[in-house]
Amino acid sequence: MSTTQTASTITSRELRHLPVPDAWAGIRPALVAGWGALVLAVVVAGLAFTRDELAVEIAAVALGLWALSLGSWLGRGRGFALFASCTVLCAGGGWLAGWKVAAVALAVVAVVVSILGARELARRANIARRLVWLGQALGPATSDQRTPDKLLTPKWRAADVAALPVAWRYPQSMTPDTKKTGELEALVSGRLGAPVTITWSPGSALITSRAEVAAPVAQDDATTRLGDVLGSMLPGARVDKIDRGESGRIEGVEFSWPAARANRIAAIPFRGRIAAALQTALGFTITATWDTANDRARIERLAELPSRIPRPPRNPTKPMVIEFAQLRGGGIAAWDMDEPLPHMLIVGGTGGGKSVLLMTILTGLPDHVKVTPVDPKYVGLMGIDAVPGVLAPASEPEEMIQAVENVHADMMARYRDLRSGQVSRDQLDPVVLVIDEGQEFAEVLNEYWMTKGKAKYKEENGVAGTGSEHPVMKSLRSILRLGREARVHVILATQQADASWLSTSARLQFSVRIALRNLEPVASEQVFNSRIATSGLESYPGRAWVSPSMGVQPEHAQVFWTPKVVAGLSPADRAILEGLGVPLPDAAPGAVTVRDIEPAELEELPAVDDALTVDDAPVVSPGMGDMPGITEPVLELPAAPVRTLEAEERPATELENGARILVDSDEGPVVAVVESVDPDDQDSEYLALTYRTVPGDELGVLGLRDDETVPVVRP
Ligand SMILES: Nc1ncnc2c1ncn2[C@@H]1O[C@H](COP(=O)(O)OP(=O)(O)OP(=O)(O)O)[C@@H](O)[C@H]1O
Repeated sequence: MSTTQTASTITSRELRHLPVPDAWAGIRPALVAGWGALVLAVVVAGLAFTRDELAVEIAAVALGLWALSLGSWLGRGRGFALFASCTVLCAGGGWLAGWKVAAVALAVVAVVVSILGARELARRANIARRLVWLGQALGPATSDQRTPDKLLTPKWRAADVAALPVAWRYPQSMTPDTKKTGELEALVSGRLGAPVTITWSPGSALITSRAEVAAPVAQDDATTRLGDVLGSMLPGARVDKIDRGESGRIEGVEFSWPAARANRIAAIPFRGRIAAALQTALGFTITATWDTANDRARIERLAELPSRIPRPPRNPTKPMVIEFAQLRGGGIAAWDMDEPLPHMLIVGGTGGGKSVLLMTILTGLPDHVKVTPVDPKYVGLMGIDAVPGVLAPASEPEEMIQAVENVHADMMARYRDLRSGQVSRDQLDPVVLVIDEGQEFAEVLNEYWMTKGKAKYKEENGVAGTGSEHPVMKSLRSILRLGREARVHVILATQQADASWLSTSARLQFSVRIALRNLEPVASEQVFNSRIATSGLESYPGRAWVSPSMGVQPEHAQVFWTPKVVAGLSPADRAILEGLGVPLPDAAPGAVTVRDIEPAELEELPAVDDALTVDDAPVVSPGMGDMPGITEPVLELPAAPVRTLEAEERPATELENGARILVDSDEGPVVAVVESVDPDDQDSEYLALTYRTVPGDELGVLGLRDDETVPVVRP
């Protein structure tokens, strides 16, 4: 269909004053009735001349009928009024003339035509109003904000419900903002009550019914199936494009939704649900990229990733690079302990594969690496000390404190040796502190500090302990900060890495970051500095989001499978541990386990080039108590949230922008500031409340009924 098609041309100015009865011109029943009445009037008038006594009356009827037909035919504003007058004249004149049957018949015809005409007239008036609105809506969609100068309605004469297609002409000099097409389509669809597509060509935009556009395109099964899935969750959404590989396999799908759905799609969990539904419909793993600014998204087939990959043997040429997972993109995720930030953060819930990941990493360490595990849950790291070099896990508060302090003391002793020049960095054996259930660790020890710890501290040091945080936390932060130069590394595993216990600055010390599940948006921002890790990861044990280095976007990975060191393992699992040189509890008598790197071989390895010298040691300041010469910049943990907030329920409709409300989060209610409260475009009974959380600065949208209340924080 082209814009040059024969069309009645109506300027936008004319549209605003569109004479409503113009509708008459296009109404077939009115035309038929009008012409029929005209013929009848001529016949009746002819008869009147042969019957003198009725001449006047009949002539009046004929005149009325003629006027009626003329009015109907010509329309143009006065047709309806003329028709009303003629109905009266027609019926009255016929009756007076004694042509009662004919008069009644004409009156019936007139009434029927009148009803039909009035209905059509109302419809046309409606269309006219819509077109005027269209003209106004399309204008601002162009970059120069001029109003459209012409609307062409090629089907103006056809009794088409939505009066489509409509072509809009605009000066060639105008550049339409095609990015707004989706938004515009949604607006126009809503206004016309039928889905439309807007196609731009130089100087004109063609608005066609979506059905018309879609009709010629063969709808394959996938398009229909995905369209149905999308449509059921996001009315108005459609599949725009399906990319197939050479074999015809679907590789990518693009889809879009009406701008009116932007509020819904802004909610990340909702996007996750859409992606999950599409993934189920497609039957393969996908990744979704959301272009919310343009109401579009693209999903792509992800490379296959096995659900179990046996841990490969260690790489003897790179003993400090611990390979632990296979990336979806094909590479291997590794923890390079010689990186500038040599620590690892693991976030994962119960059953996600944390213990297996720790096994994979610890069995990957060279023999001479001493590992100190801390496990406040007692059973989380049970049996891990079967791995060579790993100490028995500390679980009692006193043991955990001692374990961390030992590592800290070791680090400080190393600094002394480094400073005095007794050793160089590459002569030091790495030390690894593993803390499982980090948040639990912090809570248990802080509670211990408040109950028994302070008294013990006073007993031992002669001065009273202060604050609500156990001093061991300071030691831990010190290790995180200074560990690298002394080759002291931390692996911190936790269910949540939020700021209530792990400050941002402490979190910044971790180079490798792993999440063993999809995270909430706030958590994803905290762990990966991005919202990418919120959806798409399959929920198999060992599946992980892995960012192998600071600032690198996380990628899907499968953690290598390493079994726990227990008796009665399957041959395959035995082979993995044997390949790693881990002695098995039920190994045959006399069996010798050979670790694959000998210290002698290590000495031959190239020296680490960034060995610490006294000159490039960390910032030095005198007077650090027992550690003269080594400074410990203070790393603040945020104060524990002890303030109690009071809230009162207030109707959502009364909320003002800037109001402080409580919203739910994984970590319980958090304070958020209202950014806007708008009526829901789709459902007048609902409101869309946009807020931004105070901790985390997260944007969120709440869908609320307009009679719902919201907890508002009392000042
Ligand atoms: N990388 C992996 N590859 C294959 N299977 C795995 C992997 N990780 C975990 N699993 C499976 O999931 C189970 C639970 O894993 P794991 O014990 O590591 O979980 P967890 O997160 O430590 O849970 P919990 O905190 O309850 O101990 C394992 O016994 C194993 O069957």
